[in-house]
Amino acid sequence: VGIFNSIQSYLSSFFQCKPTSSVLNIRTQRKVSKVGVMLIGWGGNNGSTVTGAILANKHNLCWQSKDGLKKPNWYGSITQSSTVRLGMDSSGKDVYVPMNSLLPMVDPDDIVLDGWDISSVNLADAMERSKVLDFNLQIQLRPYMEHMKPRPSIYFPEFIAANQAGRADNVLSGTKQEVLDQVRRDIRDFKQKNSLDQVIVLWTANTERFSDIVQGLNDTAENLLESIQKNAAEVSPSTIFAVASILEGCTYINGAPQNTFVPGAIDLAEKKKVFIAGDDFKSGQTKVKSVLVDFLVTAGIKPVSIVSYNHLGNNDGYNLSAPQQFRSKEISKSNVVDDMVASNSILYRPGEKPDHTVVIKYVPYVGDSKRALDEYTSEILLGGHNTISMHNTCEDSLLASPLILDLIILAELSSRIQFTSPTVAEYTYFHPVLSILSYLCKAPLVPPGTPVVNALAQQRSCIENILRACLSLPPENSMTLEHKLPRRLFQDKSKSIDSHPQGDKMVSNNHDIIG
Ligand SMILES: NC(=O)c1ccc[n+]([C@@H]2O[C@H](COP(=O)([O-])OP(=O)(O)OC[C@H]3O[C@@H](n4cnc5c(N)ncnc54)[C@H](O)[C@@H]3O)[C@@H](O)[C@H]2O)c1
Ligand SMILES: O=P([O-])([O-])O[C@@H]1[C@@H](O)[C@H](O)[C@@H](O)[C@H](O)[C@@H]1O
Repeated sequence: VGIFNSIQSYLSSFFQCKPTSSVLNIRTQRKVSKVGVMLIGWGGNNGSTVTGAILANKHNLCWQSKDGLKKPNWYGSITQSSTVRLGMDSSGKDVYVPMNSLLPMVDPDDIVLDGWDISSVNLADAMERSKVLDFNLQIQLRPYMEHMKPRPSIYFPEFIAANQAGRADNVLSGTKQEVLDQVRRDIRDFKQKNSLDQVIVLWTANTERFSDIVQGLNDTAENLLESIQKNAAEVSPSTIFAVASILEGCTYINGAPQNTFVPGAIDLAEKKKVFIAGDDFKSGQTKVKSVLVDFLVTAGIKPVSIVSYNHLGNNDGYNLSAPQQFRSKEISKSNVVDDMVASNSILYRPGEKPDHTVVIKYVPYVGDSKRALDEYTSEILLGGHNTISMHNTCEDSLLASPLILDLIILAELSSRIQFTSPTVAEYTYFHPVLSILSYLCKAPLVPPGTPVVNALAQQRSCIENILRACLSLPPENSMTLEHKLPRRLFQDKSKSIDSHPQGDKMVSNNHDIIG
């Protein structure tokens, strides 16, 4: 107790405040919602691939490849293909369970899909156009997908690359208010026809340029709604979709890097108590960056130069070959190291950052198979340097599609979790800005005034520990003191240690010792 008090007084002096603790009661509605998902950009590489993945798993479609028979899976999804340490069994052996076994979650097979695209191509032809999935799988998917037609969408040419104009044969006409109202009707139509409990709207359409943030235009909910009524030019398609979703009470997730969530959109989500989340799926090169920089900095090694180059040949890469759209992506791919760098004032002076360059090139021939080359140069002991180079090739859409599934599943789960405390009697949901989804995003959107966390391990730990808290399990802290201290320290009071011949034994996996 003496040590604890001295630590507390140190912390109080250091932080100029007294450490506090809060007691939260958490309840989770067990009944899983019947979820419909409306993808904006449904006919794109990601949209058609995640649709194919859901159908292949739902119908257990297997296919012959040059490597033999392939079976559907959800590799890359943390809810479907990762495990969580639950605790230790009586022999001291760690027990791991599938993440989706911790709490009731949406079954991917039950997800109902719909969406919009400025391209009228049906989903089977869109899948073929994307050139992502094995053709033998495409053949089996075609009957399920050829009847899926994207709804006409909102298209303002100035927000995406001019080279996308050739796709735009499926667009809504009218003022910004009129297309907003049409999108709201689409959402209600989809929800009603499928008897859905909730609809989640997710942007997997092309990257837009950033919108200017202008006082009086999009700085508050009221001004944003008025700007749409006035048909103001600086309101983007993605922001109109976000406003429509929020007004319909639907969670809206942004899988691209543009600043869809202008302050007015965040204000509206807070006022309507509707979840929003984003930005920009964290799928490959940036995901690795948020691991490697965390490892280096927490190891006391100082990254001083980070160069991230990639080339790809899909339509996303084509859109990103335009300067303004590239700039949106450059921002989300660059800011991911800021929190980790700022966390270590021993290595970095205030404001000091590594040199950081992001390059994206469009090379049609490679299609969706993105080639990423990274170089990390760090300062190490006594003037030494360490340079880590890596090459990473993958179908970009096969990395992004499982993330889309996890965003949907975790957003739906979050809508069933509520909190009270001794001082707040009514059950309360998460803040409308759903930062628990940060693990899946390059540029995590967080409640105003709260810190951005990009380090992947921390982001994953956040999800795991919140799920554990819903089960009244303590957070994982990796101390594993039970493996480091004599077992007698862990015996419950009713069993006097003297009666145990191995009282001083360590807890171990050795089955003749009960941990
Ligand atoms: N690994 C990844 O694939 C990855 C990772 C992070 C972010 N992203 C982002 O996800 C988005 C989609 O990636 P993709 O590879 O599927 O791109 P894509 O170009 O294949 O698909 C985008 C689709 O959006 C459609 N579209 C464009 N503007 C639209 C609008 N206003 N309304 C409706 N549809 C519209 C296009 O017609 C196209 O079908 C991009 O913004 C990309 O930057 C992708
Ligand atoms: O792999 P990652 O950095 O997480 O994300 C990808 C980028 O590397 C790529 O340049 C871009 O075209 C994709 O849309 C995606 O953003």
